[in-house]
Amino acid sequence: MSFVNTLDFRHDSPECLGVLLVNLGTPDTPGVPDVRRYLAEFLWDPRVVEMARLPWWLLLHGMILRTRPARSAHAYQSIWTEDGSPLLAIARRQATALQGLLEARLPGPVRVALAMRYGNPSVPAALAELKAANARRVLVFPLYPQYSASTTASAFDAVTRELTRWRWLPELRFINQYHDEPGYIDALAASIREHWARHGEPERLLFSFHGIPRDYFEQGDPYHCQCQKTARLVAERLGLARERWFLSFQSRLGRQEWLRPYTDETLKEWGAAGVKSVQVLSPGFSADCLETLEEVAIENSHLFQEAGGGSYSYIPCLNDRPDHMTMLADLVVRHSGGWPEVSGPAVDAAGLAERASRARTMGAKD
Ligand SMILES: C=CC1=C(C)c2cc3[nH]c(cc4nc(cc5[nH]c(cc1n2)c(C)c5CCC(=O)O)C(CCC(=O)O)=C4C)c(C)c3C=C
Ligand SMILES: [Fe+2]
Ligand SMILES: [Fe+2]
Repeated sequence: MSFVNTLDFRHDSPECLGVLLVNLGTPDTPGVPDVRRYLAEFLWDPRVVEMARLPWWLLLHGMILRTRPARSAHAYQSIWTEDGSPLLAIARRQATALQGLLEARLPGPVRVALAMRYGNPSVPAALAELKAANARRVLVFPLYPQYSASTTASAFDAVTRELTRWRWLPELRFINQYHDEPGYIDALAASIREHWARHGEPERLLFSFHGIPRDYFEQGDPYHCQCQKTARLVAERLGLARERWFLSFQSRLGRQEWLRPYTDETLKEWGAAGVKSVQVLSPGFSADCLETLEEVAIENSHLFQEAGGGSYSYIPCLNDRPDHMTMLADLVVRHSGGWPEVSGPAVDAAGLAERASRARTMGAKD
């Protein structure tokens, strides 16, 4: 076993608080090979697909990775921007904004690093960035408002897996969820009101969350309950009558049962029933991505209108809106309190000199 060398922690410079933002990830380019590589990593995660490994490997490599990458690549091409994947471009803006807000609010040095659970920038690369900044305390912050084992726990797995290779671990904290944070609910309500100011109020407002297999919910994943609570709190904040808002789950994959009702089926039914106007938001995503920009904003609008529905509009994710960024900074500030005062560098100069001389006499490298 060889561990990552931690001698390059800058013992003589001030320690800083590291904030590791983690979002899902995205392919490097919208080309088929990169999309295949990304899907292979994503769909092999046992937190995402809990099937027994051998049959799943055969299905994944024998079928899914032969067909899905071309279809997904086509979808990615339709939303790709000059700055690359929307999810990554927005996450970079979020990280920069958060760095500025935290520098203004925290008493000591802070470094925000961005990681993608699958693809790049990787979790190991972001942790290395924090190590180089002398972050002896790290707050892991998965950007998923609602906890799910398939996303939040997987982000934590990736961090701890990398840390199994480190000799000298930082102190660690982990934000688990923020589905009912007042600042998050307020920002969602404000984004909806702003949309209404431009487009008017719809007959129906649909909260569409990414689905998970129903089986995960039955085994205790709190995701379903947290989605319900987020939607209810936002509707209450808006003073919206119960019969005007709905909740559904999107982006299912494969043949098994996922959380219901399904977004696509709901919109087709509403179209066929002659619903005149619908607005959809996806509050489970902290940044717009393939699942919102292509699936909800484009694909689902066609389903609704081809079935006979009226007007359809998509309310964007919170992305780097100032109220969203302030709310994320508030959470970090709260989670950064209560750590004991740091009394000085983790290793003092005398300790370092002694280790260097011992290493010379013992011939050790690390
Ligand atoms: C197959 C199982 C999947 C589970 C379970 C799942 C849960 C889950 N995912 C998100 C957030 C995102 N998913 C995104 C894309 C995406 N998701 C799956 C599959 C599962 N997700 C696939 C195969 C894909 C790739 C795209 C495709 O081929 O359809 C994205 C967008 C990434 C991007 O690059 O823009 C996000 C974000 C959540 C929140 C969640 C469970 C709660
Ligand atoms: Fe997903
Ligand atoms: Fe999708």
